[in-house]
Amino acid sequence: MPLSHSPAATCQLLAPSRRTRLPTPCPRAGAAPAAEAALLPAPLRADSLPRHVAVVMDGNARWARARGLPSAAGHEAGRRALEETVRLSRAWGVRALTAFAFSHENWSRPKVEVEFLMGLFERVIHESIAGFLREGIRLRVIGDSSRLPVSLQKTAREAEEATRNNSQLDLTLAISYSGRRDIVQACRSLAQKSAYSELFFTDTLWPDFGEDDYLEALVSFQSRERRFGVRKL
Ligand SMILES: CC(C)=CCC/C(C)=C/CC/C(C)=C/COP(=O)(O)OP(=O)(O)O
Repeated sequence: MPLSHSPAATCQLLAPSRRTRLPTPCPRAGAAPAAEAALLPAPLRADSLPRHVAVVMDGNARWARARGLPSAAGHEAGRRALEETVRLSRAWGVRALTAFAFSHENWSRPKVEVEFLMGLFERVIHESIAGFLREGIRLRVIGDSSRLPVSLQKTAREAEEATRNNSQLDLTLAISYSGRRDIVQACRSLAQKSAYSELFFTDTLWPDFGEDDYLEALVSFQSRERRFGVRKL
């Protein structure tokens, strides 16, 4: 990941790793459906869930190294952590999840690792389509697609097309994304929509990111006094 020297794991777009980005609170839009709200673990509240959560999946290599495993094993474990985060997002009523998977800078990794990751992305997307259809998950793949292998581009397009009418969860995978460009885009978007983000930092390596970590991030989000940049008198 762009800032993989950092010791931590999740989220964000505007800042270095170790961050969980919890953007755009939107109580009504983000509220879990009534039937699912009952499944929310305490102390999570359905009335002020973030509408959109973004995660930077940092820490795969460190996770693998700590176990004497190749980095590929860390990426496979990262895949499982992502699948669990998708499942929890849907179950808890988070409407949009963006996962930053592969940055522009990651292209300079060893060829064998880049090829492994491209193959993994293609395999995961292909294998997930049936589940996405079953669970009502809409997939989008963003980033500089022109640099991706043609077969991955094709698989991504097919998955996007197949899931385009799903509405339970918007899942966005950022592959070949540019941190710098994202910052500019986010600033423009913030200026236009008065949107607001909260960041959450965790030391958990992405493959270990599970329900407790996600819950901690969301509860932290809900416990913050949100002023949207305005000072209260
Ligand atoms: C379809 C899909 C998105 C699959 C999920 C697989 C997955 C989690 C990919 C992320 C790849 C990646 C470059 C992670 C950063 O960890 P790192 O290697 O930089 O680890 P480090 O921070 O310890 O150096």
